[in-house]
Amino acid sequence: MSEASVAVHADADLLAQAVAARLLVKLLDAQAERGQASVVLTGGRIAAAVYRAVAALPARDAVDWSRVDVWWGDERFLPAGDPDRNETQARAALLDVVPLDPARIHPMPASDGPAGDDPEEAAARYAAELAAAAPGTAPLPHFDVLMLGVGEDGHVASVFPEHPVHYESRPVSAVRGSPKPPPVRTTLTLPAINTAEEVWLVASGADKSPAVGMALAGAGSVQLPAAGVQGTGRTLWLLDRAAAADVPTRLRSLR
Ligand SMILES: O=C(O)[C@H](O)[C@@H](O)[C@H](O)[C@H](O)COP(=O)(O)O
Repeated sequence: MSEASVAVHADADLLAQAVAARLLVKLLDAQAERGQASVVLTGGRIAAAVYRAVAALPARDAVDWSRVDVWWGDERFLPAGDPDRNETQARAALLDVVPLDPARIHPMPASDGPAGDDPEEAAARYAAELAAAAPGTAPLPHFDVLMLGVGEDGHVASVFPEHPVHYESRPVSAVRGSPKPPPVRTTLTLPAINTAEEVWLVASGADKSPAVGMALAGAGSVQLPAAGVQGTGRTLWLLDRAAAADVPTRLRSLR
């Protein structure tokens, strides 16, 4: 279990640049330590800004991208190439720009793929792909860093408050009736997210501040998925000032 740290940046732009720089350092450290690195991506506006910022950093070339595994924490269950898929967004912003090994890019299944239009089947296939990359009989590979956005309602990945997926214990779940469109999704569940070495919750904007404040104060721990997230080594909240407005000053450990 890890204590959460909070870093506050002036605005969304600087936040994205700071997270991008951190991500490069984390990937470099993991490669120095383990010979390879793995990152779990998410969707949303701030995540896309981070991916663009990584692509724009000259230091990106210091990473050996051919030894980086890319996984997704959640996906909108749509046809391949749909602009609303998290995969499409990440590919356009970063994955198509850096020299990754295509075999190490692990998108969640699309609704027109071999899994067909059944999100439960898609979730089962992704669970199998994760297990195949895991050591021994473990269900999940090592994740060096797992990035999350935060919803106004405190959701992370596609784990929504008061939705059955919030209480799901299998590593990967289908989600129907998502309050955030599109309604059908697949997601890593909280127990799977919490196996990552580092979990980064990235949030920008005033509309996020109540959920962020509640999650960090522990007040919303039962209702808010964001409050139930922690990395095995580190849990890091990366915020802009507007999203941090309700975070008690004593918790702002990093700047
Ligand atoms: O696919 C998605 O929609 C997500 O993975 C979701 O969890 C997202 O990260 C948050 O809703 C924050 O999104 P914004 O940064 O756009 O507010």
